[in-house]
Amino acid sequence: MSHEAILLLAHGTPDVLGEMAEYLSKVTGGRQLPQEVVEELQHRYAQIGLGEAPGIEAPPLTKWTFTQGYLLEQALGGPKDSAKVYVGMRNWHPYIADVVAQMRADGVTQFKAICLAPQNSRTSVGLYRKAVLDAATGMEVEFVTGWAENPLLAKAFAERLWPVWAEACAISGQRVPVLFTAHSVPCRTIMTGEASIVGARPGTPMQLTPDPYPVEAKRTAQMVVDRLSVVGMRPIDWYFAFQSQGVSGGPWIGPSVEETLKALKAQGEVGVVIQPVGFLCDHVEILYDIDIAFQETARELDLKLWRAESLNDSPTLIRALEQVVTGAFAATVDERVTPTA
Ligand SMILES: C=CC1=C(C)c2cc3[nH]c(cc4nc(cc5[nH]c(cc1n2)c(C)c5CCC(=O)O)C(CCC(=O)O)=C4C)c(C)c3C=C
Ligand SMILES: [Fe+2]
Ligand SMILES: [Fe+2]
Repeated sequence: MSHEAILLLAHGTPDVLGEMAEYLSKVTGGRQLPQEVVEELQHRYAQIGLGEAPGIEAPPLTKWTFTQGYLLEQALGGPKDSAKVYVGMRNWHPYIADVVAQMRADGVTQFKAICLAPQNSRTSVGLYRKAVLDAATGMEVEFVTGWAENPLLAKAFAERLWPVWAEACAISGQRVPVLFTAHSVPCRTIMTGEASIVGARPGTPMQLTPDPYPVEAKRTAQMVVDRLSVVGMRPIDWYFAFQSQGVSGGPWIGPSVEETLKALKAQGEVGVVIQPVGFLCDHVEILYDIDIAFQETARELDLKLWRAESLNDSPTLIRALEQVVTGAFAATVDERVTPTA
């Protein structure tokens, strides 16, 4: 299938603090969160630079997502028919529905949609998919559901991990472990959930399936480790934790970063390098949760904590995305669909 356009999908973030309540209602699908949660998130976003009025620069998630879209479009040969890259957000402007409407107005009839969240979960990728299919009535859509095992994605993460790990080991005078992380999800998400059977006829009963997300996230981490041994690094000690457990919906999956840091301290480690492998650019879960909150936890434990730089404008990440677009990497792809109203 040749594609007239590419649609990159991302989370979205408010531009100013006063938009927080409306933004959160998008994130939760309309469910109102308590005022103290809204205020706590305003406090966190304020600490990563969001203000009462728009800043000179867009918030990091917006800035980097559009940068990635621009770089991918350049890599594909510029904004020609077969290479135009659009960016749509699920929870804030530019909303996926508005961007798909713009694509339609531009004459696009078929496109490939790729989430800037490589590991498939029904709480992230599943919601992006619904937003796209709801908006794309009559258009032909190829939806990429996962690209967690793309070797260039692993290489991009390894390139960011290697320098900070080497520095951490040099400063500590010993080999420090690496703690890979991905965003947590509610326990009920991974245990059961309704997923349609790929290729099923309309009316076929739904199937209860576990969410692939925790396995895919750990697979990405394993591939980063494998990649480092390819470049001659001796095996590293590594661990995996789920970060940023949410404020609602019962228990969320772990182990949490906080408890893992405690366990690492208890086994005698003096430091640790964190690398989040579920996020492709800077945003609040990195700049606040890791750089401020986990740093504080580590300080209290007398543990030194380093973080690998985010992928942001990594040329290797852009090559990975290019492979997903062209099919050079066989991503997990939904059947091609033409949604009807
Ligand atoms: C794989 C799952 C998820 C990814 C990846 C993810 C990324 C992500 N999330 C935010 C900001 C927020 N997320 C919030 C809630 C929330 N997030 C997920 C899952 C993933 N998020 C779930 C299941 C939920 C709960 C939704 C609900 O209905 O309650 C919130 C709200 C406050 C909270 O609960 O923490 C925010 C804010 C960003 C910025 C991000 C990556 C770019
Ligand atoms: Fe989230
Ligand atoms: Fe979150």
